Amino acid sequence: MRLRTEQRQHIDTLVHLSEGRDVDLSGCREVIQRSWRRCVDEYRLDPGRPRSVRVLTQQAMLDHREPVDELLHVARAGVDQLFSQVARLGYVLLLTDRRGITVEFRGQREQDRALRQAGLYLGADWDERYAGTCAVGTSIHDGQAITCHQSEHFDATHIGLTCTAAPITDPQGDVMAVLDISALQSPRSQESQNFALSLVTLYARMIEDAYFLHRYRDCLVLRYDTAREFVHVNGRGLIAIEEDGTIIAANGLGRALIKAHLHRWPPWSPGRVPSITELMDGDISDFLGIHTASDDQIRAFRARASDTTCFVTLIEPRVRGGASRALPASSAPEPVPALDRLASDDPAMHRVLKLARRLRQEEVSVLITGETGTGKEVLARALHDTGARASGPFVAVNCAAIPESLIESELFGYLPGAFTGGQRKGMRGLIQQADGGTLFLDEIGDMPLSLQTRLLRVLAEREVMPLGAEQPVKVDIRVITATHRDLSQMICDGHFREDLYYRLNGAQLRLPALRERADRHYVIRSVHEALVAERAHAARLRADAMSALLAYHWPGNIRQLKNALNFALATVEGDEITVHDLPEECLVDVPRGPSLLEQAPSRVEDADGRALHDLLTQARWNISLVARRLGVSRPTVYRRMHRHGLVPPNHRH
Ligand SMILES: Nc1ncnc2c1ncn2[C@@H]1O[C@H](COP(=O)(O)OP(=O)(O)OP(=O)(O)O)[C@@H](O)[C@H]1O
Repeated sequence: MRLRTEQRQHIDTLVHLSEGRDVDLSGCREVIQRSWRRCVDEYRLDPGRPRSVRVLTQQAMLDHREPVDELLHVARAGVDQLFSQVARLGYVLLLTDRRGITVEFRGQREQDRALRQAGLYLGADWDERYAGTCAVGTSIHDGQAITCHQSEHFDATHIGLTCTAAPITDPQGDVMAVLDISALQSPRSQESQNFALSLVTLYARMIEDAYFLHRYRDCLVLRYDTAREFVHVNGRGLIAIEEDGTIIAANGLGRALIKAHLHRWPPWSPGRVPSITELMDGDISDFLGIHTASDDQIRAFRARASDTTCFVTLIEPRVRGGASRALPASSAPEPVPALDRLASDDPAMHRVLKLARRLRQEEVSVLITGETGTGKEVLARALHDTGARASGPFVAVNCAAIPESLIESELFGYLPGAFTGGQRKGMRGLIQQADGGTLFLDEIGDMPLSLQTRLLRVLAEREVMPLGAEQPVKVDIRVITATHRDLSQMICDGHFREDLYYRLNGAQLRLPALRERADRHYVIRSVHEALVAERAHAARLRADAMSALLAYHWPGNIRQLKNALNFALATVEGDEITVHDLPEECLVDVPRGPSLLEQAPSRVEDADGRALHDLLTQARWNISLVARRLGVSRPTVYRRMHRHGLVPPNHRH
């Protein structure tokens, strides 16, 4: 009852704030005020309409979990330790990815229902853009630890909770995950959570450092502290170096020291990082010889920038020569797991990924080409996830899947009453929804000419004009597009604007078809492993099945492979997938090339058309079956058939 009254008062305060009325916020902390304003002004959250908690499906949660799997593995001991300390005080523990999706959870079983309702659950979405001011979302936005206590939450649904979160950053200083402890009940005063804040901050740093040591386990790492007694137990500074003193990476404290150094002695070339002997007063042999210098294997050095003494110890690499670099100024490619795992040893994919690594931090528009199902969207998402806009939204739009009459309103949005049939309140278009992040336009070749002109304007002016609006709205988006069509040909035919093409094609990444890839074995294995991870029942791939999969020519590429393996996993009875468990189409050794085309009376000009034709003939022109195999809708298959001039035999008069 008390909560209801409080919720009403809370809602009133925020509604007044959103209406621009005078509200007394004197008791409200700055950091919370700023977030409330973001919720109202930027995310357009309506405080008068509390939102139910959003919990992702198991599959969607696993998709978020995958990129932080390695971190979760390293963090597990720390997570368990922290939980064992706070559980008896009524706290639960959440670990979210950098978007605020809960990917690890520890809580009391007996409170399961109440916790789920409160969003303290695996898969719960604590993104500030959706959940409003909250510890996880706000700490991601601000990049610092924060307590969000009771009515400091924006959404009235959450004002019973107290939550304290600290970001976990990677060696570049970017938020990688967030550690949070939350309780359903707590004392009134926000100060009661100060201890929770210190504890979570401490554990977040320990996890960060454990991840650093794990990631640079093959390098020389200097561990230092200003107290000699603490170096071995809790040396707070970590710097990974090469044997010549080049700095490869540093943790938060190390980066702060480098920053202070660069502030005092600015680099003469962009991105240049000082060597360890510039940072600290000593020869490289002094650092490499620390172990023999004293009984406790610690040696004192002066940090030049701060003029303080650092007590340093040296952690030897587990394996020599495998240094992985994190700071610039290095020539070896930096590991980018989200991109690296897309291929093994295929030369075409190597070229694509090498370029993708360079492009990911740039604002340049990228056009991804390749047959259907080759992973264009997967690559676009990896570019987004590993780039500077990773904390912003990734909005994917399939231009072929939206009916032509709706593309305009979906993309550009509209004001109330802009057209009959629209929502009463109007709608924020997908372009605006991508603000601060990436807009991925799949099947860009299917965009009608009239809209191409409007899109060009968005790209040139960086503003969007919703239907019915008089004033354009500024948008900050990076655009990635994809197509399996030949846009140059479409330009010649007058179906695609040349100026738009040049805007979109800042760089082009061409994904090879699965049948062309030298690393097919790796792709099959990784798709199989990913599917097995989603199921309770695992079945391994027997050699005969693998060899059939390797031999098949995959007109639907990785999507078709995924569907085939899904089928096999769903229908297999034992714990082994044999060749007999695969869908029939994978066993047909269809001849490739001109002979097949000669049989086809239809006009099939490009590789994609040929691939679709193959698939249609194998499926005996059963469109539903082809749609299922390609993972697209029937209308999409018909549209593609129409585009390639493919006509079913019984329709050829
Ligand atoms: N490297 C990969 N590992 C595992 N699964 C993948 C990989 N690449 C693509 N997939 C899967 O294959 C399917 C098709 O991928 P995606 O949608 O990215 O292809 P696309 O080229 O964009 O297709 P379309 O032509 O329909 O636009 C998806 O289910 C995706 O998860």
